[in-house]
Amino acid sequence: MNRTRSTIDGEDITRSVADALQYISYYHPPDYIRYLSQAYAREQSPAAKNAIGQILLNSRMAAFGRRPICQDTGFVVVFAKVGMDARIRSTASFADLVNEGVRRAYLDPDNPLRASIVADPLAGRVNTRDNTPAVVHVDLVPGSQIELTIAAKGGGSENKARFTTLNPSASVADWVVDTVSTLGSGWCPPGLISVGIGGSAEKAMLLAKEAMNEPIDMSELIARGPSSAEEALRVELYERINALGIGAQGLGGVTTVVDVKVATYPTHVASKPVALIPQCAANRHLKFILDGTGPVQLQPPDLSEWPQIGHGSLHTSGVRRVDLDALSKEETASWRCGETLLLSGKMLTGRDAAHKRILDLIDAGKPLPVDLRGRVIYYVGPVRAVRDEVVGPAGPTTASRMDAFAEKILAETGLFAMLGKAERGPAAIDSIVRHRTPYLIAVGGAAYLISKSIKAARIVAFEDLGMEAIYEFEVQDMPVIMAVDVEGNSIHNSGPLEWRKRMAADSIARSIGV
Ligand SMILES: O=C(O)C[C@H](O)C(=O)O
Repeated sequence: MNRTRSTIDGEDITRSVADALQYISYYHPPDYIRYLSQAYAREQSPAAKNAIGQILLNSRMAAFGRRPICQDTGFVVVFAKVGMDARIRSTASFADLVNEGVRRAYLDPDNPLRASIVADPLAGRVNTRDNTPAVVHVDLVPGSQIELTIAAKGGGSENKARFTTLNPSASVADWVVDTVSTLGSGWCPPGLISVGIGGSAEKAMLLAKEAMNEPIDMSELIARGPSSAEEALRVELYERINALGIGAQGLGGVTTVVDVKVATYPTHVASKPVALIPQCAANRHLKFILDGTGPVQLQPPDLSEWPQIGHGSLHTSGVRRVDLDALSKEETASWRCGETLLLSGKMLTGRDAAHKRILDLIDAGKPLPVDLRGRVIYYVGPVRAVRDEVVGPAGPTTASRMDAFAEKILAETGLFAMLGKAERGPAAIDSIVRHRTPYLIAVGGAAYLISKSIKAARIVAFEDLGMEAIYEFEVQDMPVIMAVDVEGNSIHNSGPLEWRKRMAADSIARSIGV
């Protein structure tokens, strides 16, 4: 039998990985934009509609500006299907070829991406500074080509990955819906939920991780009707998850997922492993083939598919302007859950590592390098600035990771407000009430848009922490939503509850023909 063989240069793999990572840092997949635009048109919850509008506007700005969609430029996951008749010309390992591509992409001087990978995850947690290593999965398949799927997965959505082993008779749909209802919104919906069923524990996870990169096709599937148990499950999950009312950013609304993916594999007679991995609004991935004729050639997507949502249509009514340089406890106590605020003035930043250091200093009775009294702290790790930028994309990180520090920080520092993304846990809400220090949110997935409201930025402490250093930002009209007020009212409790009830009422009305 005549077999076609090909030789693929190692440099072509590296270059293609680098180019693909740059490309997906600023171009959303057009299918996601199409589905999100439909979700925007159909959204009835004003807060959720505004959040989707910000994500769409941000996406368009990132595509035109060729700057990252999100400050979390992700960790790199590669699925490689390597043809058994392909020869790779290189002395480096396949993983090293990929890692060199990651290094080049993340250190690209024109569009540097944020390095988010830490070595020694258990103890030192030292940033590797070039976002290596990638997580690489290789399959040997018939043929002479290499098919590469490159993804840059956000940390917040990955943190919400879940796994279980169900009894064979148990309902996968019930477990998935129950689990999604407990995830909160740190995974930045609207996005996708991907489910792997079967195989072994690790296989189920891989099924879910790989399936989320498949094209979004839920409307087509619903229109033609499911033709397999997997497709029927996808439609059921899509409907039931959206009926939870979580909505964009957990604000309450009709679209939580734009698609649900399901992949299966044979498993042991005694087992039903099930993995669930959410994909956030920064849905970044690209699939291409190398056949020995050179690196991948990527063409920009047709940007006319990106809706033109003007700034003006986002914050139309009922906004409250806040001067951060003249804040008082009386004023912050008057902010009400669900209100939109436009912040102007100076704020500090700080996320996981800075909080840990602040707490260590407090515990050791040492002075803090910066006075938090009367200030607002923004949980963010920005991308490095280029050209005339003040700061790179700078969207919020998941606030619940700071919950463990909240009581002591609020009790000891005199902070006036916190700003992050997604819900706070019950203990943090107790601290908010006790210390009358409210919590605000910005839209996760609107990082480039948000960075445009930052007019000055300077590092004021912990410079060695890189993007986790404490900055002082000067902002102008930065749009935020009051998420937990000093009475303990939380938009992440009331919003989804309201929309769940409204949708249930609507479906009852529909079923009785009203
Ligand atoms: O690391 C970040 O900037 C954000 C993170 O992906 C998160 O969603 O919490």
